[in-house]
Amino acid sequence: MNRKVEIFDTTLRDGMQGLEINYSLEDKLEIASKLDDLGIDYIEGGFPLSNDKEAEFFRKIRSMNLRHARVASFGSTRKAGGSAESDGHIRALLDAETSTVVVVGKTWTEHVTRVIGTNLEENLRMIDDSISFLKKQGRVVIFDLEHFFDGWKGNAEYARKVLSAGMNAGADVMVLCDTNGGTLPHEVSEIYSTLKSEGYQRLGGHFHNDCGTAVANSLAAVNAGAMHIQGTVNGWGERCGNANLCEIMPNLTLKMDYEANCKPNMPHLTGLSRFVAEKANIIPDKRQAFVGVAAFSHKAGQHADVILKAPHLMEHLDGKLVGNSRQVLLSELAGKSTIIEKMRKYGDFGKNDEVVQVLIDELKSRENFGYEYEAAEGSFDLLMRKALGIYTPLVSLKNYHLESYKTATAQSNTVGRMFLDDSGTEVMGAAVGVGPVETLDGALRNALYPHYPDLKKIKLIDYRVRVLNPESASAAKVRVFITSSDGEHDWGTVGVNENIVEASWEALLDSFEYYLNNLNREPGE
Ligand SMILES: CC(=O)SCCNC(=O)CCNC(=O)[C@H](O)C(C)(C)COP(=O)(O)OP(=O)(O)OC[C@H]1O[C@@H](n2cnc3c(N)ncnc32)[C@H](O)[C@@H]1OP(=O)(O)O
Ligand SMILES: CC(=O)C(=O)O
Repeated sequence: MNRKVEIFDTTLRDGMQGLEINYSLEDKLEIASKLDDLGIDYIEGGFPLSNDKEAEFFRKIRSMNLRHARVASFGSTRKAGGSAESDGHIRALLDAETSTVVVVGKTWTEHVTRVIGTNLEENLRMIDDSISFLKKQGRVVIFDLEHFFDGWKGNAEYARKVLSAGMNAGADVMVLCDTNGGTLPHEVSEIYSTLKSEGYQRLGGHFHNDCGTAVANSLAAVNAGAMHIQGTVNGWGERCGNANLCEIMPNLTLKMDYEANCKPNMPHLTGLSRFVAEKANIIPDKRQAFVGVAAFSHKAGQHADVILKAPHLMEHLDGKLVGNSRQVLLSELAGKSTIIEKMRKYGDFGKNDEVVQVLIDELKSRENFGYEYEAAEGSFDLLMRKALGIYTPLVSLKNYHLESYKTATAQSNTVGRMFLDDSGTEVMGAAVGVGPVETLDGALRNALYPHYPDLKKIKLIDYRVRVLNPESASAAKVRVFITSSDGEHDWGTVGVNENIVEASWEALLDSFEYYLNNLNREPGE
């Protein structure tokens, strides 16, 4: 069995120092609860001296009965020339009433002289006083050595003295911080190995991502002896962010075989990532390793072929282990394996089946024309039904007529009506909407609701238009994507035409047909 590593989450402290990241007090409490569920060892809840919301978090979290995680409050060493007992930072840490406190201290000599404006000896006393005092108050003390790596490069002897000051004062973990994110993995390996060989123990790591190497640095630190690693969910934090725990945790536990308390809960990792994104009001990064929707999505035909034969030959890890799922994407780069995968719901087909050839030809020719089926599987489902001879049209259009009008004082409106043939019976629908697409949708629903009341459940939740050949100016071809939902499932459909209304009509009708077909009710029943 490999060594055990402590996971320290700073989503709620350093994470909040990131661009556009703001969590309300309620968000912070809910995120803390999810981090606890995942088996995170430490949750750094904030900087209690900073503002009331931060201090209030520590009051509220006390009644939450976390099952596993220790909550930590964060602050600086005491001020130069003062005493720990009377220092505001130290007082705020005690008032937070957390069993664990994090004290950040300076390691880089220039920071000591130019930023906190004191001498090197006094900085060591500030570290010693602050940590010793907090230890005497019965706290677990985590010592963050700010700018450790730059400090080491500038004056390794002084960096060693800072480390020793923390260790001798009784700090439980000495966290080497790459505060400006400028350190590279080979330097991390070298420095931790040197420190280990000199007998320094209880080392941790805190890396920022300014060189895009925060995760690699964290793994290198653990590999070279660190027993505690810090990061944030989704890697969001100051400037380019912190080391991403959604990458560190699965790498450590599932690929490097380290032990960590979060290990059994890795199947909840994708859920945690998306939960925090929701709270941050940030669209999750689709391409994020392990937890992004693209992480186990296969587009190239040859890759889909491997997935069909033996998924482990294509994927570095089974996505289910981190709560993610596999997708095979439709596109002009697909091969027959992709089609076979999509046709599974209709039976087992092979590469020699004619219908598979028909569909791959159809897919490629339509993608060439301007359709895109990757996000429009509803429309592709109808193509499969047509190829299999099990498609019945919902209705056929006789005509639609739309008229937009605007007066000098009122906003524009569109009135419309349409005539449809529903199994030999003429049906008519009419509507007024702000624009032509809303009116088309309204008139279609007006015509169909009496016979297909289930359609009332469908809501259009997204509508996107892309101009395909902008050089043709207003005569350009457009592609319309519609995403629809019945509250339980979402599906996408596509239409392409020189006329945006016609492209929208195609995507709209596909959406309704897909829904009725997939409720297992044939149109007209
Ligand atoms: C590497 C990190 O991420 S450290 C965490 C950084 N996080 C934050 O700064 C977020 C919360 N911060 C705040 O709310 C405010 O900055 C406060 C309340 C902490 C301080 O506010 P102010 O007193 O107005 O000071 P200001 O922010 O302008 O400057 C920072 C002060 O901390 C001092 N300081 C910085 N690091 C240390 C340290 N390790 N030990 C002691 N003092 C320190 C600086 O010398 C400066 O003091 P000065 O005003 O006497 O020159
Ligand atoms: C402590 C910390 O957040 C840093 O050094 O980046």
